[in-house]
Amino acid sequence: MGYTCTLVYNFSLLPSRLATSTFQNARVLNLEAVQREEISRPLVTMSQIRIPHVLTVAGSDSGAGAGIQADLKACAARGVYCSTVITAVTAQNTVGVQGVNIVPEDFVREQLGSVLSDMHPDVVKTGMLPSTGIVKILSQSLREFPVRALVVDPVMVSTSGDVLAGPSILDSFREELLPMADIVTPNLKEASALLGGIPLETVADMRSAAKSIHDIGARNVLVKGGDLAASSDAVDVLFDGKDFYEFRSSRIKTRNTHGTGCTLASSIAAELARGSSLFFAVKTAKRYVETALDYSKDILIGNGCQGPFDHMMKLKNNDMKLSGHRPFDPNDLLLYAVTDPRMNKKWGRSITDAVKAAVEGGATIVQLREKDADTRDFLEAAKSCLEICRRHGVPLLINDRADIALACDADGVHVGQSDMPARVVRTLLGPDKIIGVSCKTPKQAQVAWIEGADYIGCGGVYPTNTKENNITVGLDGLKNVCLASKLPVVAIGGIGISNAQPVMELGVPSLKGVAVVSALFDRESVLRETQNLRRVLLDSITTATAK
Ligand SMILES: Cc1ncc(COP(=O)(O)OP(=O)(O)O)c(N)n1
Ligand SMILES: Cc1ncsc1CCOP(=O)(O)O
Ligand SMILES: [Mg+2]
Repeated sequence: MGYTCTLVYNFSLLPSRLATSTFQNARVLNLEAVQREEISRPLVTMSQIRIPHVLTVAGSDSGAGAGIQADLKACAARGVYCSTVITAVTAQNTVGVQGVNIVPEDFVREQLGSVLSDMHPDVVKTGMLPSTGIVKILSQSLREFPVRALVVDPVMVSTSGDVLAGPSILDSFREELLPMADIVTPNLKEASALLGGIPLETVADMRSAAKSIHDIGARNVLVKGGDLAASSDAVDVLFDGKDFYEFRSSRIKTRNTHGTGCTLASSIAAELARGSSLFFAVKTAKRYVETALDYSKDILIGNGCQGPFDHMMKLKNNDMKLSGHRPFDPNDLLLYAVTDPRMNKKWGRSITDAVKAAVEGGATIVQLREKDADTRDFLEAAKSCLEICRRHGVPLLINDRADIALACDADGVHVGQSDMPARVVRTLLGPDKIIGVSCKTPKQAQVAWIEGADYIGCGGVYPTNTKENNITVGLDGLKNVCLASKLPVVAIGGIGISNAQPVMELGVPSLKGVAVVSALFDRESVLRETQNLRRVLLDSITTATAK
């Protein structure tokens, strides 16, 4: 006879999205089974949540900068469970690899069977595969227990230059693994080795290498150009079989780069396990690695020339999931409400009333721009506004003040050209927060992209009294920035119901919306003005798509 026990669950403690998935995944305890197994468990009510799961098949690094240890830390930092199949044990430190002990093939098979048959990982990520036998066993196991995605990091040589898998492995990579891979992430040397040793010296070479490796069978190829001598930026090239994407970032000057390849691949695997699209997974993983490198650039572990970095930083990205945070969606920029304390005072409303009316009227993102507020008052106001915005699923950003954003766990920060640089804000806030940068020129837009911003605010489009001495760029200046920008753009400055339409109908895909202050807040009814402006914006989108 089976018994069931009632699930008691305090849903009010959870954001609605999480509460729903918890409920869908909840299973009722089978007390009989518990008794039969003679397991003494407290009779507590229980809910079960399936969390994203990556299995890494890789080698152990005793120095814990790379390999299995890096994969575990990267997945933990990204909020994803990580199981491990160890293919080799290396004696390794910041100087180099002192020894390698390959795990017997049968025992690799046994580990794979144990994890795959029981724990059903979402994604498998491979690192050091030291023999053709192990590659074959892995591909057999994956055929027996298919997973949602396979990420192949074709590790051959360690960062110190020590060989981890010899050239004999190349055929089995090409024949067995790449045709099963959803993405393969070679660096320049590995890409060259996979293609018979051709030289790769330019971004154009990387593109053609990505295409050739795609032809071997991998569905997506990310050729990492960190070692590209000809480029001052770090450039990676992604090819999805149709389009090429270039990811550029400025090089971070640090010795602590040991394990970046393993970490990038396992972070991509973690994002895929979380359900992201491949492009978003690569973008997010790259940002995570860059942020961790920047954060760790001065830490000192070991005496060798290649140190590890701190995967966990002091990030709180898991807290963000619990607090209902969702990834930035460029369409959030459609109707961007920016608060103004003078206008609120003039109309006798509190900042919370102003924000509430704006989000109820349909604002899609809010920025608190409280230039002269006391820090303590600003923080309290930000916390209250954040509660309102979270209830409506609307992101809340803070103008200028990364400290306030950190203290209240806001969704991001907007900075201008003379504020804290976006790269520094990114290091402080971590990879998941939203960062906007004001740009008046294509050059500034390029820098914002390299520094890790999420969007650009461009203006003043029209003259405005809200910001003193602000240069007006006009519709032409806005268009130039939008055409040059890899990031989504929101237009700002003097925009309201009467002139939003020509902005929205500029016909540049990167332009996603308008940011407004006085057209919403220097009015009697914020709610009504927001509703009206939203209607105008939606109408102009419809007109633009019909054209
Ligand atoms: C969305 C958006 N775009 C631009 C700005 C202006 O920011 P900044 O140049 O830093 O000027 P201040 O707002 O700080 O005076 C913005 N706030 N929001
Ligand atoms: C903050 C800012 N940055 C450029 S213009 C501007 C002010 C926009 O205010 P308004 O919408 O009232 O013109
Ligand atoms: Mg500013």
